[in-house]
Amino acid sequence: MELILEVDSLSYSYGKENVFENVSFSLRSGEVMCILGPNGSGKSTLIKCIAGIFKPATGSVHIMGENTASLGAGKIARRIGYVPQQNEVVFPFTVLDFVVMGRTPHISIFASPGAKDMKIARESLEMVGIGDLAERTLGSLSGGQRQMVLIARALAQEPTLLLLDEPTAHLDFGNQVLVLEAVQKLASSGISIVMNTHMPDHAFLVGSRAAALCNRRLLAVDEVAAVVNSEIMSSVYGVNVAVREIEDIKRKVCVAMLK
Ligand SMILES: Nc1ncnc2c1ncn2[C@@H]1O[C@H](COP(=O)(O)OP(=O)(O)OP(=O)(O)O)[C@@H](O)[C@H]1O
Repeated sequence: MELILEVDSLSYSYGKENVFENVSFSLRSGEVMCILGPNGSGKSTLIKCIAGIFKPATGSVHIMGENTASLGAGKIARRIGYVPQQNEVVFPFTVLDFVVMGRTPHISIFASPGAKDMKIARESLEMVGIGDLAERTLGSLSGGQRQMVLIARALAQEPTLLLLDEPTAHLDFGNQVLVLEAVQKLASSGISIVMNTHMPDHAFLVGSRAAALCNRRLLAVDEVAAVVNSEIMSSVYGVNVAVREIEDIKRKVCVAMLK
């Protein structure tokens, strides 16, 4: 599998203190890296550094062998799709018009989206299972549908790497599962994915690997089972966590042990 992303010795600071330092990991095509960590540990900041939105204080991010620091915004946008945490600001666009905006990095500055761009936008909606919403307005959608639209817009960029910042936040159980199924499907189509999540179980469900960001550093980056275990999860979240295997489906789950 081709090496897609190399994050090397990254640190970032908003002021005097580093939010995180010495963060390193790599990702191959079709792999999903789940980034775990408590509130405020720097997961969103890390994703923004990878997306080229923030300039790290030290270290480098290479995408397909090229340093993002020397790639222009357009080239980064043709390789990396970024889905920020969902906010409630909704523009009066149709879903299709909004998703076709993801084609911007592929369209010359004086041109309008062409037939090919519209086709890719529609295919992106189909990929996340919401082709039937194309003509709806964004304001008429549920939170789960809106999250899928945001992912579809990033897919319209035809990215090699997709960055998802807590894509299941605020979604009900069923919509969380739909998002995870979309993540799984996109990864099996060859897209590499870095996904921030508050749910360690997501790593068991869709992760190729996991990383735990805590106390300004990556505590662990490894296969999921080596990161999502009782010792590391209890230490990261400061509560008692057990990991159990469900025999009949051969899958591990995280269980909070209340005092
Ligand atoms: N624009 C900003 N200016 C100053 N400090 C910031 C800014 N954005 C975030 N921070 C601080 O940086 C730290 C990391 O924030 P970040 O949002 O990256 O964490 P997170 O792990 O994504 O949090 P959460 O899980 O709550 O979304 C926090 O202490 C936060 O208060």
